[in-house]
Amino acid sequence: MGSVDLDVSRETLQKLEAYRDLILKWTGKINLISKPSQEDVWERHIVDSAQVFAHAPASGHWVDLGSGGGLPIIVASIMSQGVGADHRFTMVESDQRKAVFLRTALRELSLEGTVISDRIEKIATLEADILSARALADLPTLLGFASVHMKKDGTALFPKGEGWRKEEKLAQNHWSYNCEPISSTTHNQAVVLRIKDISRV
Ligand SMILES: C[S@@+](CC[C@H](N)C(=O)[O-])C[C@H]1O[C@@H](n2cnc3c(N)ncnc32)[C@H](O)[C@@H]1O
Repeated sequence: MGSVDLDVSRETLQKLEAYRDLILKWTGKINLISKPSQEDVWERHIVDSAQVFAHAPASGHWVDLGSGGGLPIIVASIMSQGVGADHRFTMVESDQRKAVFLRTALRELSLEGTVISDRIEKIATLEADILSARALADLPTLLGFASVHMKKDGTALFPKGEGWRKEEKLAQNHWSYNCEPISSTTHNQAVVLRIKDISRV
């Protein structure tokens, strides 16, 4: 299952499948992914997250906000390990049970990463080179988080659903930034917004 969708080594594929199985095992207890999406967790979550990795710089400190069950950051970390890239991973998740899941996933999948189990608004700046957030907040809020936690020359990657143009319009009232919308390979009308040079208007 899934091998046709991703161009990765057999070892990386096996790790991604092990991660998928872990999500499915835990989600009954702590709701890591929605019930309807459990039917198609590979495409809706794993492949969807893998495309974020494909658009990221090849090295640097990667911070993921509101990581939940680790999407996209656990997928990114598996793929980074698979190609021997030089990333360091930090995930921020305020729900303590989900933070326990993230630490378990890192351990069971032999991945390196730091889990901060606190609210994004409360923690010291993380100085990210790469900042991701999936299904966390609207774009104006995400740009506010990025302005605190991302380096000036960093790259933000925000997967967004079909309402992304509306969010962009709102964001432009408060923020100046360069935004490249990259069409999603998994959802019609969805995009990964690759954003740089963020400053307040
Ligand atoms: C809808 S889930 C998305 C999880 C994951 N990124 C995904 O795509 O499946 C949002 C997650 O962000 C966490 N979260 C929401 N607000 C937060 C905050 N202010 N600080 C830290 N985590 C937060 C929630 O606990 C939740 O796990």
